[in-house]
Amino acid sequence: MNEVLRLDRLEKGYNRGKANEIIVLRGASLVIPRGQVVALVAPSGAGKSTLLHIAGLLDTPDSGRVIVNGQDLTGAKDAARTVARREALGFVYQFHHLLPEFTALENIVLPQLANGTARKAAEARAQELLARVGLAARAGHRPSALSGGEQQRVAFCRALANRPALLLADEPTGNLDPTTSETVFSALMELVRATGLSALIATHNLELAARMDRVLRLSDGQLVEAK
Ligand SMILES: Nc1ncnc2c1ncn2[C@@H]1O[C@H](COP(=O)(O)OP(=O)(O)OP(=O)(O)O)[C@@H](O)[C@H]1O
Repeated sequence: MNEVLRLDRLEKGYNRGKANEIIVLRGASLVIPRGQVVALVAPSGAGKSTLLHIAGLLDTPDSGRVIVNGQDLTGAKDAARTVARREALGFVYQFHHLLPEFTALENIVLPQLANGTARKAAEARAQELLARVGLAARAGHRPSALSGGEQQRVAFCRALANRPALLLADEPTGNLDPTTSETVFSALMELVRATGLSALIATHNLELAARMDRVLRLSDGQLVEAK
């Protein structure tokens, strides 16, 4: 399977049929081949989060199709969506959402245990990922003992722990100052390249967007190539 994500003519609105109806997606389509890193840029309110939630199987479109890693999940039941989400997708948000009472290592181990990986193998994988983002020495620290940039790098490791086919990221460096943002973005790109992962990364930062393989702009509810 050479495609990790296909979104086909997505339509999505809120408050349908009411006076305050808003139509966000109007035939948005995209195909992401394996290994490609795609930037999603759009003005605030244009529908980036809506699109990412649909691609991430957290929301459903009013019409159109969602195919993740070759599996058409458009009309799939919650259980099937949950399995596909756990096995095929990794998520990174603007805020790290690490579990505060667990160490960096444990935060990366837990999703692997939930996916059936043995503890020893999960710990080895977590250590390897932490080393890749320069945090080997911080494995035993809780999130509160890490800087914002370090927390976000741990969140990347967690997102990649189960070897997803596709990483979905919503403003992954949006909370960080420009210098930290640059370091953290570089760490993310290195991780993504080293693992051959595909990614769809929403960002307001056009400089970062230009460093990805492809830039898509969300405009009038449709996705258009910007680079
Ligand atoms: N549950 C909802 N009910 C009603 N309107 C919604 C809902 N969710 C989003 N919207 C509206 O849909 C539009 C798109 O929202 P969305 O969050 O996808 O935008 P965005 O591009 O991610 O914005 P930002 O960059 O500011 O996060 C906005 O006008 C928003 O107010």
